[in-house]
Amino acid sequence: MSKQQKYLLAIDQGTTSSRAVIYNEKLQPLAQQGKEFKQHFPNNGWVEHDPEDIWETTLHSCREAIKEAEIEASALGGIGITNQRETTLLWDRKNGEVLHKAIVWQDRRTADYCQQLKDKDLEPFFQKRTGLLLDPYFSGTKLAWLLDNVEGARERAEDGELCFGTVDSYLLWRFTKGKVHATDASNASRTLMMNLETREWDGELLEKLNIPASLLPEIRDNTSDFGYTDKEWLGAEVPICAMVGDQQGALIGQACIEAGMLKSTYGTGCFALLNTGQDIIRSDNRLLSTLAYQLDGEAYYALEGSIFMAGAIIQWLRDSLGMLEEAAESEALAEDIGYEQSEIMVPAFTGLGAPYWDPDARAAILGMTRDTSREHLAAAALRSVAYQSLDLVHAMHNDGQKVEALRVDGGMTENDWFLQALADITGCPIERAAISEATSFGAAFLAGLQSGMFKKLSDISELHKVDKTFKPEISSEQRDKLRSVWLAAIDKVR
Ligand SMILES: Nc1ncnc2c1ncn2[C@@H]1O[C@H](COP(=O)(O)OP(=O)(O)O)[C@@H](O)[C@H]1O
Ligand SMILES: O=P(O)(O)OC[C@H](O)CO
Repeated sequence: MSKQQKYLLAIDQGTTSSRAVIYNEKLQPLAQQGKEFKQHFPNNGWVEHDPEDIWETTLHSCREAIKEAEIEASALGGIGITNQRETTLLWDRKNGEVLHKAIVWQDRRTADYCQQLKDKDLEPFFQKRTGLLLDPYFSGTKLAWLLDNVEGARERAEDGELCFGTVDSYLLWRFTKGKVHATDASNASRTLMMNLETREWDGELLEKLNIPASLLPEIRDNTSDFGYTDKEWLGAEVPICAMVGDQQGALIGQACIEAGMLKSTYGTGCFALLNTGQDIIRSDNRLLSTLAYQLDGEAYYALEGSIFMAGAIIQWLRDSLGMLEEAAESEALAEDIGYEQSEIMVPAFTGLGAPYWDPDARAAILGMTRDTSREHLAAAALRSVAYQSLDLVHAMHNDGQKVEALRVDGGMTENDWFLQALADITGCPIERAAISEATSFGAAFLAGLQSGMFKKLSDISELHKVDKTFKPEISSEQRDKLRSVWLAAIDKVR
């Protein structure tokens, strides 16, 4: 990296939008651009993205951010890519043509296939090898579905003509014009195909899922020389220095780099990751063991609780019920609704994630009366995210992990009322990060680590700042009472 190359570009390709942020050497954001794209729901429980939308919105955001920062792409010392995880793509190795829309992490189409594998008693095997469970959430069964349902795909895959990738790999392929087919260990750990201990593709897992190895990208460290963007895209060849799954990106962006530190990101879904250091902690409470980050070949792990609906519930109030113009209005609406409210929402719109893993559960609002108003529904919606977080904290406690505080980020954390409810209901102090984009902050930091702008992982601790802490204000008796009502509601939807 030359002296002139003093900026970093972080690309955050998320579920609902693609974003690009330019950072300076002190990791201060100089420019930020983003673009939403269409969600496709072609069937009950199916969610797809058009790969061209993923690419176009990403490229557009990068170009606009570079313009806004008033720099040339040649001044970029490196790019860090962070992305929605598990979302599955399949394309032609020669011409890059995609065979199908991307199957999104939220998509439930492989629920029956997962059940068939469970009926063969294979879940303990998958769990041991991958740290994951047999749920449609992960990429492996989505890829198997593509091979079985797209005409000719299996034959072409067996002939070595096709490439599989999660969004990181796909963007890398597009940016390098097909020169590099690689992924990073954090993204690979979400596929059901990577052995969590060796961090290599596992032949036995591939055999059980009937997936040809020739499809798979090379697995690398999170920081690596991933290749250069073709000049056509940004006007200069820029090195891609880091790739990381978005939740692992936020773990780094929140400086949770010591065992025992936890971050929880509230975007479309909510993902709580507890750093467990170099040990793989095996959950007895249906949490996931996953790769946190891999640097210089050394792996660090996390225990993860994944919730499928968080900010997406507020989107539902806004877009499907027309109850809000903007997500932010939910805060003023909920403001006067106390814990005596009788309404309780279980947001199992796409089944339930951790710790229930029930793809067939469906959402409900219980305890409504003639007095139930928009205000009550907004409060019940926001509190439902806090109750789901409480389930995760409990599961972590039961796995012997002490949760001292939650470092939070993501779109929903702009809502102070929600964060106070989160503190009350979980009983944990909630620390909101000063930068709302912890995900891209983490990706940019990793890119800076690879390009030499930063020296060591622990440099992130000095860069991370807390904006505000929310402390629990209700008694533990009241918390226990609220939890028992929540658990009764969960029982009703299962
Ligand atoms: N003030 C708010 N209160 C509650 N939810 C909000 C607020 N602002 C944004 N959200 C929710 O946060 C989500 C967007 O967060 P973001 O971190 O951008 O998500 P993603 O990375 O998954 O696309 C949306 O689902 C939106 O409904
Ligand atoms: O796009 P997000 O921020 O909702 O993140 C999605 C997760 O990576 C899914 O595992």
